[in-house]
Amino acid sequence: MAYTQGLSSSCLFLSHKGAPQGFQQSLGLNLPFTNSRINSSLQTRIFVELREDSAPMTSDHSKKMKIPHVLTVAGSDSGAGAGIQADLKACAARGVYCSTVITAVTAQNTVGVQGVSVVPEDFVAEQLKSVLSDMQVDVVKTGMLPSIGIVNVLSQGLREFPVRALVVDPVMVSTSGDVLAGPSILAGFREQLLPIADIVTPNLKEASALLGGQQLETVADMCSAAKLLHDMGPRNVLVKGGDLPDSLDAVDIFFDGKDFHELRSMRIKTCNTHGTGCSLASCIAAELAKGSSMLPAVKVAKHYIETALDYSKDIAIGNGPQGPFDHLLRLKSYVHNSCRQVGFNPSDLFLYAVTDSRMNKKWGRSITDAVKAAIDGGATIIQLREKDSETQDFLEAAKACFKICHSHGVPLLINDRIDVALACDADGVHVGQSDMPARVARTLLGPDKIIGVSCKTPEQAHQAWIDGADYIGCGGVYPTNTKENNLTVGLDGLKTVCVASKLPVVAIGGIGASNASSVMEIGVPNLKGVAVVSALFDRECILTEARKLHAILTESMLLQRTH
Ligand SMILES: Cc1ncc(COP(=O)(O)OP(=O)(O)O)c(N)n1
Ligand SMILES: Cc1ncsc1CCOP(=O)(O)O
Ligand SMILES: [Mg+2]
Repeated sequence: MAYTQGLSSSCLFLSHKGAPQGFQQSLGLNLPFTNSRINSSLQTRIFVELREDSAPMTSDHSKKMKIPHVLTVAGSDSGAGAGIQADLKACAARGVYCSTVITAVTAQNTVGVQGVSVVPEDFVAEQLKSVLSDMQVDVVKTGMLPSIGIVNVLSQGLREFPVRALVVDPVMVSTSGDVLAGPSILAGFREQLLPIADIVTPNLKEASALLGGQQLETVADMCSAAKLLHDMGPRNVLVKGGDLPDSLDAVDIFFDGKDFHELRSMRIKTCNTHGTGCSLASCIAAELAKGSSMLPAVKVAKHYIETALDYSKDIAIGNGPQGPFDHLLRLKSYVHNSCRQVGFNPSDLFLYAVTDSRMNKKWGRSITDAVKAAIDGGATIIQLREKDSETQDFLEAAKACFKICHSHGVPLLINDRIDVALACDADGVHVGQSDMPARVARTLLGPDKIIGVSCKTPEQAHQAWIDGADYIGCGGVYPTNTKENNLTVGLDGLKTVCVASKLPVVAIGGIGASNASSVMEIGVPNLKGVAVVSALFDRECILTEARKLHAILTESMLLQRTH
């Protein structure tokens, strides 16, 4: 393998023929400037190419790896919490290249917007042409469009240089309440951009403005707004309910013209929310650029924002009421001094589906069909527990399931087998008390993978936390036929472990539609969901059972929150 280097303007770019895109990104973002031949002057771009042969550098694109590319057309935020700067960071965090067309420069901080200088529309047109005529842009994402002239220029540019998808974030008001785009732009959105958008992502105020001032106060209002906005032409609508009064969750409504999806995530108690709208839309654009379909892209984006907000809730930047959050959390392995891992979202434990090869054989279905049905029914995480499979078959099945899970934004864990998890790049593993110890699994898997540990006692739960696990599975709560000689701990045992555990808990063992609500209603905040095997996979229709369980769990969670 040989290196070639080239010098031009101000960033480090690395490529490796055939290297996966995440690898390329991590090289680009992590490489320290240690090479003495590399002058660190900011005027100098270092262009490094790792090549498998020693042929001279070539501009033949067929030989190079295409990386997913988002172009953001938006305003600059000097405080770097929102706008172009947020878009760049969100795309980088999602492993996607991001180019920029700047429509306005704002003087802005955590207190508010002190000034706006709009970029002349012919110069916006020039930037658009520079990028779209040369670079292979997959997805365009729009943010602040401060004049109708700029909207015209953009829609003209998109006609001339079509892209695979258009994400429209109809930015009108900043987090601080300052107006960034006046009412004249509304007509531009309605007549020019919404009809060609693949998705539009208004918050409540923006949705209301686009609909002529209609009041939006409930989830039902959000659904009817999504429908009315969809009638204006976009293929999909995401109405963001972050400002919904009296809502304990962050509820968004996604409408694809056929089905409504109520997307809930934990409302993070934080003042560091500046730039969440821009970042969410950029993340959707990034996932689309990677080839995802729309609903999974939206789910992944929502999860990313939730995780980033949670990670950043205590950071202090600026003195104003709305601080920025840290987009690049994934580059940091551990939070503060604890071993809590940042890529894991405890709410993924909500409906935890654990497969069983014997049950799939009994019902004559493939593991992939079983996993797909569970996800379609609302499973939020999948564990492959294939006790009878040969290693090679297990690995093949795991690779196929990984594709399904990832296209739906659902994490995939492997039971017991760290080697299989590593080989298929699963999101993590679940280990028991007599399996590979969690601290060894952590060393083998690194900080970014999810590790769950089975625990029946507070002492085991404490050890799991020390070992760097992300969650614990506690059970059997009820007697089960799925696991032989398994001690039943009952609801009391579950509660004792939950209370003692510093980690989120999922309950397992004999749980199904008849008793899931009794489990969730033990009323301990770190009990995040139930893990089920036979109640899903030893049934005629996995999809129906998953939907039923999901509805039961949702209801008992809502009930708990109102108490
Ligand atoms: C979520 C979850 N909790 C507990 C278990 C049981 O794991 P373990 O004790 O290792 O037993 P086996 O599943 O390996 O038989 C689990 N798999 N998942
Ligand atoms: C793997 C495991 N660990 C504790 S109980 C159990 C089996 C759960 O299966 P089911 O949901 O069919 O009771
Ligand atoms: Mg095990």
